Parts: sequence; structure tokens; C-alpha cells
Amino acid sequence: MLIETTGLTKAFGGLTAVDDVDVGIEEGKITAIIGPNGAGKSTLFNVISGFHSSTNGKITFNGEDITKKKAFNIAKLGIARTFQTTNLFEQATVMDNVVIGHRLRTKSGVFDALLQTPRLKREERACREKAEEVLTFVGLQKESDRLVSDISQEAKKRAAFAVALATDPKIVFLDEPAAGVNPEETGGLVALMRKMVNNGLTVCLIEHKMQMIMELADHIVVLNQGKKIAEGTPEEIQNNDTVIQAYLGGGEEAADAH
Ligand SMILES: Nc1ncnc2c1ncn2[C@@H]1O[C@H](COP(=O)(O)OP(=O)(O)OP(=O)(O)O)[C@@H](O)[C@H]1O
Repeated sequence: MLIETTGLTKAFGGLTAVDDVDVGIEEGKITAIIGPNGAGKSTLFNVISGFHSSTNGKITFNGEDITKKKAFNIAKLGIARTFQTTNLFEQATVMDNVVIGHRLRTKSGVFDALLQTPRLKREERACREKAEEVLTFVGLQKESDRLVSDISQEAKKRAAFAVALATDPKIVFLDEPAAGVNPEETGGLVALMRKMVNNGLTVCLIEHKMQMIMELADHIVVLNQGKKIAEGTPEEIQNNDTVIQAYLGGGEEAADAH
């Protein structure tokens, strides 16, 4: 397993958002985390990527214990993520957004910037080249000089993927990659996620669009009220009584999650 959690728990005061969860994310595969609203999916992402500290349990990456590492160091190991609401700079170009993402990987400090050292110039060039490469990969090469505020929702999702990919990750965590995108446009995002995996990446995503998940995922983990209630192939999950019960019993939003 590329990432493995054992007994992972995150409590916010009296509320246990992630409750004793064991999850394995297999290298080179697409793993989906599903579950009704408030099930703990985003919290699980936040704890694995170091944005929140865990209350209990262990997280390993390639066998290495990363439980106590901070977000920045986890990112440097090759674990990237996107957010539910794409946190792009709307008034900057697509290219500049990606270049900023790539700076995480480079070494120039404030002195290099002040002195305009050769290292800084070299790194700036490398950043732009990397940004061009990932923008081409996600199909945004023609949009690279446009302001983020001027591109479509689907293109913003692609740009968020590009920002994540610019850090040369081994695994990307995508939080609702198709949220807010027209049903006709989700096909392109599905193809892009498959392309990532075909290029050696591992993908883990949270998504409410069930049809899309059933087509896309190799492995599905189902959370409900912080607990893992099932995992398996799309077919196994579709036929799992506990899962069906959780969704039907989860109120309007859950029943609406198609
Ligand atoms: N920073 C926080 N402080 C306090 N409670 C939180 C915090 N983040 C999440 N929670 C709570 O933890 C529970 C799980 O939330 P989480 O956002 O992880 O669920 P989710 O499965 O991602 O839901 P959704 O599908 O609606 O995004 C919810 O009850 C939520 O209110």
C-alpha cells in the first residue's frame, strides 16, 4: 500500500469526525472515499495531508510513519491535494497559479530573490517549464495566460489539478474534483484522472457523483458518521446492504447523491 492508516481518529471536541479508520491506498490505482454529508471524508483528507493533526492512530506513506508530519513536509514527500472549493488566485493567470505551486519544490530563498542570483533565474525558468508541462498535461495550454476569473468552472478544476501536479507528487488527493461542473463536462475530468493514473500517479478522491465514481474507481471506501462501514469494488459497494442503508437513511442530501 502506498498510504495506510491504522486506527486513524480525529476528534473535534466531543465530535469524532474520523473514528478508528483503517484505509489502504494502493499504488497506481484510483481509490474513492464516499459517504453521506458529514461522514468525515474531508477530515480524513485533512489528517492524511497534515492540515489537521490526528487525535489517534497512524499514517504511513511507503512504509514511513508520517503521522506527526506537518502539511508542508508531507507535500514535499510527494503527497498533493486539491480542495473542495478550488483555492486559486482568481486575479492571477492560470500559469502564475501553477508557478506558485511549483515554488514549493524549489530552493531559492529571499536572498536569491533580492540578489537575483543565477540559481533563482535557473529555478524560475524550470518553474515555468514545469508549469507549461503540467498545463499541457491537463489540457489548459491555450488558457495559460488567461485570468482564473475568466475561465470556466471545469477549466478551474483542471487548473487546480495542474497546481497539484506541479509539485511532482506520487499521489494526489482530489476533494470533489467534479463538484459544480456540468454533467456533460465530467467526462473530460474522468479522462484526465485516468490519464494521471496511466502516467504512474496514484489518485484518491472524494466525490458525491455516484455514477462517475462507479465508472472510475478501482476501490471504494465508504465512511458514515466517521466510521468505515464498507470497502470494495464498485460492484461490491453497489450491492452492499449497509451502504444502501447508510445512504437511504442519510436524509435528502444522501439520497440525492447520484
Ligand atoms: N474544523 C472543524 N471543527 C469542528 N468540526 C469539524 C471541523 N471540520 C469538520 N468538522 C465536523 O466533522 C464532521 C465531518 O465533517 P467532514 O467535512 O469531514 O465531512 P464530509 O464527509 O467531508 O462532508 P461533506 O460531504 O459535506 O463535505 C462534521 O460533523 C463536521 O461538522
